[in-house]
Amino acid sequence: MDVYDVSDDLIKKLNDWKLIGIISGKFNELKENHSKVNFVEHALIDFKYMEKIFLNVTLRESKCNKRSVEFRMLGNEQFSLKNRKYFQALELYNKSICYAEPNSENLSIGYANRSAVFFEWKRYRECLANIELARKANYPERLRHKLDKRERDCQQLVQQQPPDIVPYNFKMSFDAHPQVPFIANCLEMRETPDEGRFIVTTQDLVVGDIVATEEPFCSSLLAPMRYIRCSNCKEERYLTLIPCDNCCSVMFCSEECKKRANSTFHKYECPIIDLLHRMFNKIHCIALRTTLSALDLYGSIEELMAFCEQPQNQHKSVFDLDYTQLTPQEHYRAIHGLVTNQHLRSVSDLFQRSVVCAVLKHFIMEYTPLKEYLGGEEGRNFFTDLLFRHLQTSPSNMHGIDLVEQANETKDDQSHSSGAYAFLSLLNHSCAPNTLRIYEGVKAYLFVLRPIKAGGVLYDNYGAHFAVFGKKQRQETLSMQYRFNCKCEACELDYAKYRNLPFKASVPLVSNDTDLKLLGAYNYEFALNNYQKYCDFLTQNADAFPCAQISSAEECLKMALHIMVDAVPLKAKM
Ligand SMILES: C[S@@+](CC[C@H](N)C(=O)[O-])C[C@H]1O[C@@H](n2cnc3c(N)ncnc32)[C@H](O)[C@@H]1O
Repeated sequence: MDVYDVSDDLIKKLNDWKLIGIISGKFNELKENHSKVNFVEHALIDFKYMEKIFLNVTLRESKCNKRSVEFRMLGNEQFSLKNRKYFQALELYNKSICYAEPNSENLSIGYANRSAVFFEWKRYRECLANIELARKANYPERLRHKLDKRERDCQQLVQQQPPDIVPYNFKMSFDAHPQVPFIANCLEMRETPDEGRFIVTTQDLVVGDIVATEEPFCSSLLAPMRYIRCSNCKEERYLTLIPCDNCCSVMFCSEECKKRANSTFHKYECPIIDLLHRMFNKIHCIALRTTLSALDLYGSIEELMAFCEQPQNQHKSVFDLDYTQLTPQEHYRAIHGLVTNQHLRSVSDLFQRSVVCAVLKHFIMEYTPLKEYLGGEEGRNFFTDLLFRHLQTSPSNMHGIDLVEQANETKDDQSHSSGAYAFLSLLNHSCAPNTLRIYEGVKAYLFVLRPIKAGGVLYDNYGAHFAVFGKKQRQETLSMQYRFNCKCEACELDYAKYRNLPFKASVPLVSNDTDLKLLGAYNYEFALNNYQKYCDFLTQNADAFPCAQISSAEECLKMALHIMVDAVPLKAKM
């Protein structure tokens, strides 16, 4: 059961009982968002939905040695000589570590088993770090000889481990903008009634130019990544992750990250973490995280309320911020000002969104310390309004953070987190985009994919790419999720020709970014013609792949962009 099952079921019941007209009429009359959400919450309580959720969905799984042992056994099976699936083993050992009861030997055995994986991977420093974690967690005496031997071997071999790769810092291709230091000085924001705000360039841009490097206001790790990355900083530190002391679904890369998360968002998410993962999707989770991050900016809810009500904080963008003192509060002004598209939403859209908001706020207020923090009704209503606001801004503005710096054997083809980026959220959509976001950690770099003449608009792609989806499907997604009718240059293109072509081999070595793959399809014919050239390049730079070494990957990326882009089917139109 997820939250959409709840809203579908409620609407079906209201239809069956012929109450839908009355209820949606009453709902529509309510002016404030918190009144709409409270109205829906009461209906969900009256019709026993909240009770049903409580009885059927675990809010937070308890630590459990039995399950910890089960996951460890599964991990051992993957680790075995027969399977040698070390990455899978590592994830299961991390799960075992999370489920281990405090001070139980399962925690220390989990760390010790993890050290064995690193030994196999010749990651001796991480192996030693895990041995230390195992010892600190009281590794049982009867098994000690194994660990001692591994430690001795490691100490001998550690000198042979190459130094860690220092991530390459992509540099902007232009001087910094005088107002917004992390974007190129040639970018400007424009606004029209039909397209809202969007970004244009005042200078010609060429393929491979980097025109922005942006850190998110906040980000939220996707549930499938919870045993792989740190929930706080999102770094891929599955190497030395430590568990949350209370839940079995969150890990951190250090005590500092754990402390930071526990004093901010995790304080509220932890008591209902498994409900969040089970009932809600990534859009809902980043909406909640943005709301909780906003809450964290101020000492009291009253201060945040005052901030949100000030006229100078409405509909602001990165171009309105004061960068001489870019505090998180100042940063949030631009996140608070992202488009909600509320005026374009139908009653049924707002009703469904209210169900999501009602379930989310019900459980977070009932079962976590949040209610206490919010104080009386005014604080609770304000929180509801803010959550509802971000449940509207998130689907249109938040970004999936993809894997670029993936090392060997890790999961490919997936985003690991969602992030709130104030500048990137100002880029409008095209079904044939001329820019591409690439991530290093959670930092985003905006690359130019096709030449853009001075005065031209920079376009991102929101997922509805012409090479992958037909026109009807694209237009449905764009109007349902993003609330606009696309009229871009690629709108009429026939996608079928580009679908399911064997282009992938030429691209994902550089990036797992979906757009780049799509771009490969988009320029398929040219890519095929240049495939050999591209493969030769990869072979000559074999050391750099899979691309942990971003410095070499940059060259490769640029090369790939040129190969992919030079012969765009749209070239004639440019
Ligand atoms: C990520 S925001 C882009 C910035 C937005 N235009 C603004 O004013 O803040 C996404 C929203 O912009 C609008 N939008 C994006 N691409 C568009 C396009 N090609 N034509 C018209 N509106 C567009 C839609 O309202 C969409 O929900």
